[in-house]
Amino acid sequence: MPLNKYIQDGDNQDLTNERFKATFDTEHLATVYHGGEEKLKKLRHIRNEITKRGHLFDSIPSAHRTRAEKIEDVSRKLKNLMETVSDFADVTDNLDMVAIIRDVMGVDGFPLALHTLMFVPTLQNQADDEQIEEWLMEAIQGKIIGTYAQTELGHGTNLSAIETTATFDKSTDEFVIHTPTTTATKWWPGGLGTSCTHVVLVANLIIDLKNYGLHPFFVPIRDRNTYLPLSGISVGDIGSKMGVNCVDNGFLAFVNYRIPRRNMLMKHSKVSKDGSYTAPPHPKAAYTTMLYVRSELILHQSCYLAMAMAISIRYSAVRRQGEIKAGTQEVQILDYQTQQYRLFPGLARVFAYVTAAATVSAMTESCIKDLSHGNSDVLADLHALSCGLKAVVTHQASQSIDQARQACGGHGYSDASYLPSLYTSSVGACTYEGENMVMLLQLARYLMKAATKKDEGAALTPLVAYLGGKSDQISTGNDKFAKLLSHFEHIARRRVMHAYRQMIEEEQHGVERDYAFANHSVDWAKAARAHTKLFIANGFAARVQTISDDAVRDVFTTLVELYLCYELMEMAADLTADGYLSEADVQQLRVQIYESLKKIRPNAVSIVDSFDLCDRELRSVLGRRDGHVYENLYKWAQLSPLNQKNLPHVEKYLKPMTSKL
Ligand SMILES: CC(C)(COP(=O)(O)OP(=O)(O)OC[C@H]1O[C@@H](n2cnc3c(N)ncnc32)[C@H](O)[C@@H]1OP(=O)(O)O)[C@@H](O)C(=O)NCCC(=O)NCCSC(=O)/C=C/CC(=O)O
Ligand SMILES: Cc1cc2nc3c(=O)[nH]c(=O)nc-3n(C[C@H](O)[C@H](O)[C@H](O)COP(=O)(O)OP(=O)(O)OC[C@H]3O[C@@H](n4cnc5c(N)ncnc54)[C@H](O)[C@@H]3O)c2cc1C
Repeated sequence: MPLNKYIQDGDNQDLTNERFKATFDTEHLATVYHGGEEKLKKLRHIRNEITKRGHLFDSIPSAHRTRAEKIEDVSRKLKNLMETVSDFADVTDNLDMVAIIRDVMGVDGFPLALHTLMFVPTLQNQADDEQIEEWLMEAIQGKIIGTYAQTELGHGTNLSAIETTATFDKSTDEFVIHTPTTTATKWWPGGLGTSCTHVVLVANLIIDLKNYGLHPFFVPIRDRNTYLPLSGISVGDIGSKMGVNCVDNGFLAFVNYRIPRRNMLMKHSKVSKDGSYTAPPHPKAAYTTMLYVRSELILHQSCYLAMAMAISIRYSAVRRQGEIKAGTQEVQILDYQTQQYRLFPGLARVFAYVTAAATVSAMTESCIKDLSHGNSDVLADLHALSCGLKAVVTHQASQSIDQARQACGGHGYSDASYLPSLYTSSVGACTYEGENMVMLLQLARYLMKAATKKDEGAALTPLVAYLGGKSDQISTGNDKFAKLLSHFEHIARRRVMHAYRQMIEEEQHGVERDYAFANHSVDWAKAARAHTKLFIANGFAARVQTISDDAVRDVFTTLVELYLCYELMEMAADLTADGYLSEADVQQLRVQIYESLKKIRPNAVSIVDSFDLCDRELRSVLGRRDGHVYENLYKWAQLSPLNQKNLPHVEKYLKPMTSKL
């Protein structure tokens, strides 16, 4: 085994021993995980450049600050970053930016998070050439700071009910933006609270009393010099949240506020001076930013999960607690099968999601390019796919991160572990960018149409072609993945067709389709989950064939096996229903899981080392590369502001209660 760069003199001995056990070269797995040598090299270059710039680091752990102090500190780092980032990274490359943001800002967000994630991409994809010329460069340079203002107090999911209006006034060639009711107040947009000078506003376009539906508008909201709200605008912060508290999510309301006609983003739809309207190439073309962000979220979630796994698995190698046989030495908690069962499926999911993220991101890029040429052929397919992935990945990633947190016992609950931040950031995405259940039902509507086609004997697109197949009993062939993947197909097909038949049966009793669908929406949501898991499983299994290094391929194969068996066991009831598999077959899957856990155990620490995350990025005392957890937990605690003398609560309230004087 070549020299392992993670092994250094003076490290915790248990962690060093783990690294000596690895059956593969971490460098080779890192190359696979990061999508090739070039990408890994670039990532390391970026990290080295950040290392040279001390002004980009946290000055004290964020957990020891108030919300206002946290926002001040990330803003300080942000300004420093904006000044130098283009010297060492390609700001248009998402992978570069995800790595930089994770390293410099951490996962609790920052005031320009939505500027980067939604405002700039919306200008890029929805503004026409002249508008791009006018606004994009200023936005990229941070001379204007924006967000994506769509959700209202009363309406988030149901976009059709959004109330804000942009009424065209031919006489002045302007739109009049108005918030007609309290429930129409924009609520939630990140950065809106205190930071934004502009927003992309999603509002109903009204021309000559006719409502043309939702359209995006480029709207200045604060004076760029004074930061005061412009006249006719009320704006502010909505207060603290469960997580991402370095983002100043805000509210925004308008009273007959005027913007020039050319401030409507006009790549897809247009309004001319005389009020004539040009429709977009697809009715939902204005929703492409959401489509884009949903696909980006898959990558973000895989990063959060990778960080949680690195922290929890390293700590589990350092932590000794209890004995397997009384009177013997305390064991590393990573030796407990229960600990492995808690952690290793999450580890496998990291690789599964990173694979899915690369696929969906490439599909989205190509779909947006097609749309800019007026071609919307794949939009509906991609919308359905990204809705399913968004829902399944955010849900499972946050579940696995919480398992990682619990697997660290008490120290996992401390902010010193960084696991609470990772969890709250991950779980927030179950709600934003489309509430997960609603996203599953979007995919379900697509599956319903596919099931109808199947019923009618019409051709099926590749993503749903499996609906047309028949479930085979387990084959006796040798190809393990093929057999396991056929189980996924079986479950997805069974769930889709079950929901479909239930719905049809109701229709036959005179219930309208929309109600029949709604009456079986739990089954439809289950069908959508199974379809998405099949998509992820197929992509993950196919990835193995692309790995040339034998030792890495062996490790990867075990991770795929664990992933497939674990996800199947989560749906075990579907496997035994209708006698598809016997109890003994299911028990065999369970045994395969335990075998995979055993195989992964000696490699676990080196697998997470291959994520190539440095201590600065992990921000976790538990996840330190050197394993020196306890002395650093002690140091971390010393920094708590509550360790000062003469604290007001003690002086004012406690001392008077306890004092004998
Ligand atoms: C639930 C949605 C999709 C319903 O859409 P709506 O327009 O309200 O209903 P309709 O009945 O008019 O349309 C449904 C119809 O449209 C198809 N469709 C929807 N979206 C797309 C799309 N992007 N591309 C192609 N097609 C699309 C859909 O499939 C239906 O087709 P049918 O043939 O079945 O009729 C919608 O309201 C929605 O997306 N809601 C979620 C709102 C949301 O995601 N908000 C995000 C706000 S920004 C944010 O959260 C930021 C977070 C911070 C961060 O990211 O860090
Ligand atoms: C941290 C955070 C950041 C955000 N950032 C932004 C931002 O930058 N810009 C922005 O515009 N918005 C933002 N949002 C808002 C976010 O997009 C919405 O909260 C999200 O889309 C969910 O909508 P909602 O809050 O209206 O939930 P609701 O739709 O009210 O959901 C409540 C419940 O109703 C159910 N439900 C709703 N509709 C249906 C249906 N049709 N069928 C079945 N069940 C249904 C849901 O499943 C859920 O259980 C942010 C939210 C959060 C939490």
